[in-house]
Amino acid sequence: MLYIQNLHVEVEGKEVIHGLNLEIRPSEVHCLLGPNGSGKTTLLMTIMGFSGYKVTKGNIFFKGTDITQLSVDERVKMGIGISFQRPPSIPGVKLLQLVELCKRFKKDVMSMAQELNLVDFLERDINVGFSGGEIKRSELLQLWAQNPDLVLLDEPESGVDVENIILIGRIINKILERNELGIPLGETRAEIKKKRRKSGLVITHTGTILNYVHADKGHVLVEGRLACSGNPYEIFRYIREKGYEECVKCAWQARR
Ligand SMILES: Nc1ncnc2c1ncn2[C@@H]1O[C@H](COP(=O)(O)OP(=O)(O)OP(=O)(O)O)[C@@H](O)[C@H]1O
Repeated sequence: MLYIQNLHVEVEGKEVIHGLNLEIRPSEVHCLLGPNGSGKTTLLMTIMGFSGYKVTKGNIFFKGTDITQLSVDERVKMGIGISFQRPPSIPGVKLLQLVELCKRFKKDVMSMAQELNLVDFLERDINVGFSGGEIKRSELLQLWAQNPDLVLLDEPESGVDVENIILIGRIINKILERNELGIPLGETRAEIKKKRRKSGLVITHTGTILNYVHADKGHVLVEGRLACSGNPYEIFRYIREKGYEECVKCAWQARR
Protein backbone atom coordinates (compact mmCIF):
# COMPACT_ATOMS: atom_id res chain seq x y z
CA MET A 1 0.00 0.00 0.00
CA LEU A 2 2.75 2.43 1.02
CA TYR A 3 6.44 2.04 0.34
CA ILE A 4 8.92 4.71 1.36
CA GLN A 5 12.50 4.45 0.22
CA ASN A 6 15.44 6.42 1.60
CA LEU A 7 13.30 9.52 2.26
CA HIS A 8 15.04 12.79 3.10
CA VAL A 9 12.80 15.77 3.90
CA GLU A 10 13.68 19.40 4.43
CA VAL A 11 11.51 21.95 6.25
CA GLU A 12 12.47 25.63 6.09
CA GLY A 13 15.92 24.69 4.77
CA LYS A 14 16.63 22.20 7.58
CA GLU A 15 16.70 18.43 7.03
CA VAL A 16 14.17 16.86 9.42
CA ILE A 17 13.96 13.31 8.03
CA HIS A 18 17.22 11.60 7.17
CA GLY A 19 16.87 8.51 4.97
CA LEU A 20 13.70 6.83 6.20
CA ASN A 21 12.46 3.48 4.89
CA LEU A 22 8.97 2.18 5.64
CA GLU A 23 6.60 -0.35 4.16
CA ILE A 24 2.93 -0.71 5.06
CA ARG A 25 1.24 -3.63 3.38
CA PRO A 26 -2.44 -3.76 2.43
CA SER A 27 -4.60 -4.26 5.51
CA GLU A 28 -1.84 -3.36 7.99
CA VAL A 29 -2.05 -0.65 10.63
CA HIS A 30 1.24 0.74 11.93
CA CYS A 31 1.84 3.17 14.74
CA LEU A 32 4.57 5.77 14.96
CA LEU A 33 6.07 6.78 18.27
CA GLY A 34 8.86 9.14 19.14
CA PRO A 35 9.85 12.10 21.27
CA ASN A 36 8.56 15.61 20.54
CA GLY A 37 10.12 17.14 17.46
CA SER A 38 11.44 13.85 16.07
CA GLY A 39 9.68 14.32 12.70
CA LYS A 40 6.46 12.28 13.00
CA THR A 41 4.09 15.00 11.74
CA THR A 42 6.64 15.94 9.06
CA LEU A 43 6.49 12.37 7.77
CA LEU A 44 2.67 12.39 7.54
CA MET A 45 2.60 15.83 5.89
CA THR A 46 5.21 14.64 3.38
CA ILE A 47 3.20 11.52 2.54
CA MET A 48 0.24 13.85 1.86
CA GLY A 49 2.44 16.08 -0.30
CA PHE A 50 1.97 19.43 1.46
CA SER A 51 4.11 22.30 0.29
CA GLY A 52 6.82 23.27 2.75
CA TYR A 53 7.87 19.62 3.12
CA LYS A 54 10.55 19.24 0.47
CA VAL A 55 11.68 15.77 -0.53
CA THR A 56 15.36 16.18 -1.33
CA LYS A 57 16.09 12.48 -1.84
CA GLY A 58 14.17 9.20 -1.96
CA ASN A 59 10.72 8.16 -3.11
CA ILE A 60 7.20 7.50 -1.86
CA PHE A 61 5.17 4.79 -3.59
CA PHE A 62 1.43 4.36 -3.07
CA LYS A 63 -0.32 1.31 -4.53
CA GLY A 64 2.77 0.76 -6.67
CA THR A 65 2.85 4.28 -8.17
CA ASP A 66 5.61 6.76 -7.42
CA ILE A 67 3.70 9.70 -5.89
CA THR A 68 6.73 11.72 -4.76
CA GLN A 69 6.03 14.51 -7.25
CA LEU A 70 2.23 14.39 -7.20
CA SER A 71 0.06 17.18 -5.77
CA VAL A 72 -2.02 16.82 -2.60
CA ASP A 73 -5.30 16.54 -4.49
CA GLU A 74 -3.92 13.84 -6.80
CA ARG A 75 -2.85 11.85 -3.72
CA VAL A 76 -6.25 12.34 -2.10
CA LYS A 77 -8.00 11.15 -5.25
CA MET A 78 -5.76 8.06 -5.26
CA GLY A 79 -6.99 7.29 -1.75
CA ILE A 80 -4.78 8.86 0.93
CA GLY A 81 -6.49 10.71 3.77
CA ILE A 82 -5.29 12.47 6.91
CA SER A 83 -6.64 13.57 10.27
CA PHE A 84 -4.48 16.49 11.37
CA GLN A 85 -2.93 17.05 14.77
CA ARG A 86 -3.91 20.73 14.71
CA PRO A 87 -6.24 21.45 11.79
CA PRO A 88 -6.96 25.09 10.96
CA SER A 89 -10.25 26.87 11.63
CA ILE A 90 -12.01 27.90 8.40
CA PRO A 91 -14.40 30.79 9.03
CA GLY A 92 -17.09 31.04 6.35
CA VAL A 93 -17.06 27.32 5.42
CA LYS A 94 -19.61 25.05 7.12
CA LEU A 95 -18.56 21.58 8.22
CA LEU A 96 -21.42 20.14 6.15
CA GLN A 97 -20.15 21.84 2.98
CA LEU A 98 -16.69 20.32 3.39
CA VAL A 99 -17.98 16.86 4.25
CA GLU A 100 -20.33 16.88 1.24
CA LEU A 101 -17.40 17.94 -0.91
CA CYS A 102 -15.04 15.17 0.14
CA LYS A 103 -17.69 12.46 0.21
CA ARG A 104 -16.96 9.41 -1.93
CA PHE A 105 -19.04 7.02 0.07
CA LYS A 106 -22.61 5.79 -0.14
CA LYS A 107 -23.31 6.33 3.57
CA ASP A 108 -25.14 9.59 4.16
CA VAL A 109 -23.57 12.47 6.04
CA MET A 110 -26.34 12.74 8.61
CA SER A 111 -25.95 9.17 9.86
CA MET A 112 -22.17 9.56 10.08
CA ALA A 113 -22.61 12.84 11.97
CA GLN A 114 -25.08 11.16 14.31
CA GLU A 115 -22.61 8.39 15.12
CA LEU A 116 -19.98 11.02 15.93
CA ASN A 117 -22.40 13.24 17.91
CA LEU A 118 -21.74 16.04 15.43
CA VAL A 119 -25.19 16.79 14.00
CA ASP A 120 -25.32 20.18 15.76
CA PHE A 121 -21.93 21.08 14.30
CA LEU A 122 -22.75 20.53 10.63
CA GLU A 123 -23.96 24.11 10.15
CA ARG A 124 -21.07 25.63 12.11
CA ASP A 125 -17.93 27.07 10.56
CA ILE A 126 -15.19 24.43 10.52
CA ASN A 127 -13.36 24.21 13.83
CA VAL A 128 -14.34 27.76 14.83
CA GLY A 129 -14.84 27.58 18.57
CA PHE A 130 -14.70 23.76 18.55
CA SER A 131 -13.19 22.15 21.66
CA GLY A 132 -10.13 19.88 21.29
CA GLY A 133 -12.25 16.72 21.34
CA GLU A 134 -14.82 18.18 18.93
CA ILE A 135 -12.05 19.01 16.45
CA LYS A 136 -10.84 15.41 16.56
CA ARG A 137 -14.38 14.12 15.88
CA SER A 138 -14.83 16.64 13.07
CA GLU A 139 -11.58 15.43 11.49
CA LEU A 140 -12.83 11.85 11.64
CA LEU A 141 -16.13 12.82 10.03
CA GLN A 142 -14.28 14.35 7.07
CA LEU A 143 -11.97 11.35 6.83
CA TRP A 144 -14.85 8.89 7.03
CA ALA A 145 -16.73 10.69 4.27
CA GLN A 146 -13.59 10.70 2.14
CA ASN A 147 -13.26 6.94 2.62
CA PRO A 148 -9.49 6.68 1.94
CA ASP A 149 -7.52 3.46 1.47
CA LEU A 150 -4.53 4.74 3.46
CA VAL A 151 -5.55 6.48 6.67
CA LEU A 152 -3.04 8.80 8.34
CA LEU A 153 -3.93 9.79 11.91
CA ASP A 154 -1.89 12.37 13.80
CA GLU A 155 -2.53 11.90 17.53
CA PRO A 156 -6.24 11.06 17.21
CA GLU A 157 -6.68 10.75 20.98
CA SER A 158 -5.00 13.97 22.13
CA GLY A 159 -7.40 16.19 24.05
CA VAL A 160 -10.16 13.56 23.99
CA ASP A 161 -11.99 12.55 27.20
CA VAL A 162 -12.20 8.92 28.33
CA GLU A 163 -15.73 8.35 27.00
CA ASN A 164 -15.11 9.94 23.63
CA ILE A 165 -11.95 7.93 23.13
CA ILE A 166 -14.10 4.79 22.94
CA LEU A 167 -16.23 6.49 20.29
CA ILE A 168 -13.17 7.66 18.38
CA GLY A 169 -11.68 4.17 18.47
CA ARG A 170 -14.93 2.70 17.14
CA ILE A 171 -15.11 5.17 14.26
CA ILE A 172 -11.43 4.71 13.35
CA ASN A 173 -12.11 0.98 13.12
CA LYS A 174 -15.05 1.73 10.84
CA ILE A 175 -12.90 3.99 8.67
CA LEU A 176 -10.30 1.22 8.53
CA GLU A 177 -13.07 -1.35 8.03
CA ARG A 178 -11.83 -3.34 11.01
CA ASN A 179 -13.42 -4.82 14.08
CA GLU A 180 -11.92 -4.14 17.49
CA LEU A 181 -9.57 -7.11 17.10
CA GLY A 182 -8.10 -5.50 14.02
CA ILE A 183 -9.62 -8.01 11.61
CA PRO A 184 -10.64 -6.55 8.23
CA LEU A 185 -14.40 -6.43 7.65
CA GLY A 186 -16.28 -6.77 4.38
CA GLU A 187 -14.24 -9.67 3.09
CA THR A 188 -16.86 -10.47 0.49
CA ARG A 189 -15.79 -12.06 -2.77
CA ALA A 190 -16.28 -8.74 -4.57
CA GLU A 191 -14.07 -6.93 -2.04
CA ILE A 192 -11.35 -9.54 -2.30
CA LYS A 193 -11.51 -9.31 -6.09
CA LYS A 194 -11.10 -5.55 -5.93
CA LYS A 195 -8.25 -6.14 -3.44
CA ARG A 196 -9.43 -3.25 -1.36
CA ARG A 197 -7.55 -3.49 1.93
CA LYS A 198 -7.36 -0.39 4.03
CA SER A 199 -4.18 0.48 5.85
CA GLY A 200 -3.28 3.02 8.50
CA LEU A 201 -0.42 4.93 10.06
CA VAL A 202 -1.18 6.34 13.50
CA ILE A 203 0.94 8.75 15.54
CA THR A 204 0.39 8.31 19.26
CA HIS A 205 2.21 9.56 22.35
CA THR A 206 0.17 7.83 25.01
CA GLY A 207 -0.68 4.62 23.18
CA THR A 208 -4.23 4.84 24.55
CA ILE A 209 -5.75 4.58 21.09
CA LEU A 210 -4.05 1.18 20.69
CA ASN A 211 -6.43 -0.15 23.35
CA TYR A 212 -9.23 0.36 20.81
CA VAL A 213 -7.52 0.19 17.42
CA HIS A 214 -5.23 -2.75 16.87
CA ALA A 215 -1.80 -1.98 15.40
CA ASP A 216 0.21 -4.66 13.59
CA LYS A 217 3.58 -2.94 13.84
CA GLY A 218 5.18 -0.04 15.70
CA HIS A 219 8.09 2.25 14.77
CA VAL A 220 10.12 4.61 16.90
CA LEU A 221 11.25 7.76 15.14
CA VAL A 222 14.14 9.58 16.80
CA GLU A 223 15.75 12.68 15.29
CA GLY A 224 14.34 11.90 11.86
CA ARG A 225 15.49 8.28 11.76
CA LEU A 226 13.61 5.06 12.48
CA ALA A 227 15.43 3.72 15.51
CA CYS A 228 13.35 0.60 16.05
CA SER A 229 10.44 -1.34 14.54
CA GLY A 230 8.53 -4.26 15.99
CA ASN A 231 5.59 -5.28 18.14
CA PRO A 232 3.94 -1.96 19.05
CA TYR A 233 2.68 -3.12 22.41
CA GLU A 234 6.10 -4.41 23.49
CA ILE A 235 7.82 -1.25 22.26
CA PHE A 236 5.37 0.88 24.24
CA ARG A 237 5.90 -1.15 27.39
CA TYR A 238 9.66 -0.78 27.02
CA ILE A 239 9.49 2.97 26.45
CA ARG A 240 7.17 3.45 29.42
CA GLU A 241 9.57 1.56 31.68
CA LYS A 242 12.90 2.83 30.36
CA GLY A 243 12.31 5.88 28.16
CA TYR A 244 13.30 6.68 24.60
CA GLU A 245 17.04 6.87 25.28
CA GLU A 246 17.22 3.24 26.43
CA CYS A 247 14.92 2.19 23.59
CA VAL A 248 17.34 3.63 21.04
CA LYS A 249 20.38 2.05 22.76
CA CYS A 250 18.63 -1.33 22.72
CA ALA A 251 17.83 -0.95 19.01
CA TRP A 252 21.45 -0.07 18.17
CA GLN A 253 22.72 -3.05 20.18
CA ALA A 254 20.31 -5.35 18.34
CA ARG A 255 21.70 -4.13 14.99
CA ARG A 256 25.31 -4.91 15.89
N1 LIG B 1 7.25 24.97 9.40
C1 LIG B 1 8.32 24.70 10.12
N2 LIG B 1 9.32 25.62 10.28
C2 LIG B 1 10.44 25.34 10.98
N3 LIG B 1 10.65 24.14 11.59
C3 LIG B 1 9.70 23.21 11.48
C4 LIG B 1 8.48 23.43 10.76
N4 LIG B 1 7.73 22.30 10.81
C5 LIG B 1 8.45 21.42 11.56
N5 LIG B 1 9.61 21.96 11.95
C6 LIG B 1 10.63 21.34 12.82
O1 LIG B 1 10.82 20.01 12.40
C7 LIG B 1 11.03 19.16 13.54
C8 LIG B 1 10.04 18.01 13.49
O2 LIG B 1 8.74 18.52 13.76
P1 LIG B 1 7.46 17.56 13.76
O3 LIG B 1 6.26 18.42 13.97
O4 LIG B 1 7.49 16.71 12.56
O5 LIG B 1 7.76 16.67 15.06
P2 LIG B 1 6.83 15.61 15.82
O6 LIG B 1 7.65 14.38 16.00
O7 LIG B 1 5.53 15.45 15.11
O8 LIG B 1 6.63 16.34 17.21
P3 LIG B 1 5.43 16.30 18.33
O9 LIG B 1 5.49 14.93 18.94
O10 LIG B 1 5.85 17.37 19.29
O11 LIG B 1 4.14 16.60 17.63
C9 LIG B 1 10.90 20.05 14.77
O12 LIG B 1 12.18 20.40 15.20
C10 LIG B 1 10.14 21.25 14.26
O13 LIG B 1 10.43 22.42 14.98
